[in-house]
Amino acid sequence: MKVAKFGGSSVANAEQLKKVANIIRNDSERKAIVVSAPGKRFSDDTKITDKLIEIGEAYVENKSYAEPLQFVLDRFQEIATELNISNQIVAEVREDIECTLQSSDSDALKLDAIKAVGENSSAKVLSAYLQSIEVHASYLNPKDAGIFVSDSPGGAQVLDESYDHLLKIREHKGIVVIPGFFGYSKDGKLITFSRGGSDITGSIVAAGLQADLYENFTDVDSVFCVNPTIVDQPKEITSLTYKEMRELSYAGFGVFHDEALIPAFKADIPVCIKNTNNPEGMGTIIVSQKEPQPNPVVGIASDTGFISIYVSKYLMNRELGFGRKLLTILEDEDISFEHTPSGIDDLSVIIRESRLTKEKEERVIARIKEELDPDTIYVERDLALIMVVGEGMDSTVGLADKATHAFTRADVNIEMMNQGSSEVSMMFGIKSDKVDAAVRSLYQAFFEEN
Ligand SMILES: Nc1ncnc2c1ncn2[C@@H]1O[C@H](COP(=O)(O)OP(=O)(O)O)[C@@H](O)[C@H]1O
Ligand SMILES: N[C@@H](CC(=O)OP(=O)(O)O)C(=O)O
Repeated sequence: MKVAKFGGSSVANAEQLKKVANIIRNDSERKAIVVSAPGKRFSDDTKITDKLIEIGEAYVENKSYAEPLQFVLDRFQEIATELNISNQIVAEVREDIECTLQSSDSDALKLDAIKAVGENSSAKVLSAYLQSIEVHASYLNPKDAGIFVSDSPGGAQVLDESYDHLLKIREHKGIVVIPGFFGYSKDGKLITFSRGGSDITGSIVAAGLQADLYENFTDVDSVFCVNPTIVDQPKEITSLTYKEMRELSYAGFGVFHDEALIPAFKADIPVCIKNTNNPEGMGTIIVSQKEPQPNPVVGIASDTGFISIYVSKYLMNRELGFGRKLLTILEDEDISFEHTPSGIDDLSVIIRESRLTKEKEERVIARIKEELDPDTIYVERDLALIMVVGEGMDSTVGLADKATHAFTRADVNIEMMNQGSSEVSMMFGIKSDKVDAAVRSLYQAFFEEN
């Protein structure tokens, strides 16, 4: 039994949805289908989810949301017409949106419910289309599927009891089509996962059904060893371990949500990334263990938008509790951190810029000054992190040397370096404007000069 998730690019229009239906029809093992909201049809198109967010935000700010609403309705109308299914769906989308906006829920809950309209409608469209071509399929709402999550809008975490509920889907007749990206809190409120979260739903459903395989269909033939928008036609990765993929997706491989690996990993279900436009291709398989590879490095991921809070104080190493106190100040402000490279008398905390508002930054800096009395404190902006990842790295000599040569060749200054304790990764912090040049040079060093 397989669970297949189709991302936004796979359900972006009628043509793509027909490919999806063919894939479903071609393998009777595909029991549960998870779908995203219609995504981009071309590079500067807009995702339905982004338009839904515009609607929600305009409503909250008392502005007109007529334009984004019309955009969403037109997209579903076009899809319904081209698939030759009832355009009842368009009326339902409008009603879903209007009912949500008029509800007495908080703005955060309203925004989550609006965001979810894309996935919900997409699942209804696909199941109606499958039925129209005589495939035995039905739409299943996450509440009826039993996907229960924490009460944290925009950042849901699945509750363990969901897995027992989901197991019952095995007894459903025919194929079930479940919208991705959201679940329900115990008091019945719709809560979404973080952006890109349909991958998470797919993994949860696969774990719940105790599937043999979780297939994640997207618009590329495989996971590449670097982001294909930075390096043209990079090498494909045929197999990866969960650990490697988690590090790579966390560090910027947008092809698969980093939180989506955990449910599949815990249930030991292999994950296969495949292309809706080329379903016969091998794709990339993610498993718990793989054969040792000649190249110890499997991929290089990068992401921008980080800042570093640098703190130094003479004899910091002797001051018991310095690090704890610093991190407590961040915790009090509800700021999570990514890394903490340290020296004898200094410590940096790397944070995603999006987590630190101007007001929070001022409070944090003032408290560090007052409570920790540092010699120096400053905030460095526009940082990018690059992660070089591979299970074989712990037993290979000279990798850091190779990496630093690559940075030198690209004329990129390394602001910080950190070898993950697991030795599955090496992290480098550099200025954001140099990130593409650095990644290209690292790609050359690790994948072209071997
Ligand atoms: N290392 C990588 N390998 C493959 N694709 C990547 C990688 N890094 C970033 N991507 C991007 O991820 C995209 C697919 O993810 P996404 O847009 O979320 O797809 P979907 O619409 O199927 O959810 C690809 O089109 C590609 O540009
Ligand atoms: N539609 C949601 C969830 C999702 O997973 O989308 P996609 O499969 O297009 O990444 C988003 O845009 O965040």
